Amino acid sequence: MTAAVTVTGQVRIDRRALFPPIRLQLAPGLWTVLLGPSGVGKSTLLRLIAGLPIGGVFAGRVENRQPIALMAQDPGLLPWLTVRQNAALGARLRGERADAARLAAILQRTGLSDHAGKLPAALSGGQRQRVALARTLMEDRPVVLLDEPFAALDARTRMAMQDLAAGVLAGRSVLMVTHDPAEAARLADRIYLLTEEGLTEHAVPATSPPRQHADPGAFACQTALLARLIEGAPR
Ligand SMILES: Nc1ncnc2c1ncn2[C@@H]1O[C@H](COP(=O)(O)OP(=O)(O)OP(=O)(O)O)[C@@H](O)[C@H]1O
Repeated sequence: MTAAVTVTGQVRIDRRALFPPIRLQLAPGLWTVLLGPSGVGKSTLLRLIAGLPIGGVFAGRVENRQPIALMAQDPGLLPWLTVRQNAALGARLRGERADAARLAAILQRTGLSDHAGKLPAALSGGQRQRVALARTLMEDRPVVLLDEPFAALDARTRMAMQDLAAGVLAGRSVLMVTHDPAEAARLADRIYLLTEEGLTEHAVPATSPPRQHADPGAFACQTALLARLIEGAPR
């Protein structure tokens, strides 16, 4: 199976390597989830794949680049645009008219229909994150990069958004960065840990995502991941 995207190489910041040379492959049509300590370079990897500038020097290559949608850590909403306009920003920037039916459906599924006319300043942090997710879902791209997309959400909304994203992005090649082992265990087809020692793969549950939070395999995976993250070193 040809990978949707492959990143091979290394990033240096101020001449210091963030991590040893790695090879990260995104499985086509599946969810790849990346975890690792703060500052190790996870967002930098997403930016590399998206073709955006990074804070350091990349020695390597990104193969099979395809049209990509990126949901960055910062929701990046334009404060003078309404929720509806922010969600449809991609089309607006391309000088196109957003698909009104699709926009309405995505606002409804992200629980934003009642807030569609509000400005970002009138929203909670979690609602802003949902607008950013809606904007990402509006972009109909084969590769989707999500940088801690559900971090500011309460437990119930987080689970609903995870299920929504899994449904709407089914068949896309997704790379999601998260600090939450439970989220990784629920959503991942592949799990990788990035540390200062490099990239290692972690076993996923036998069931298909999205998994129930009480799925025994997902729970075991979550516990094992947490142990590895606390340990800080690949086994
Ligand atoms: N524009 C920049 N200029 C200089 N250094 C940068 C820049 N962007 C990131 N860095 C540095 O690169 C390193 C990796 O940052 P990155 O944001 O990729 O980490 P991360 O693993 O995503 O962290 P977190 O989990 O905290 O989001 C950090 O040491 C950070 O300070």
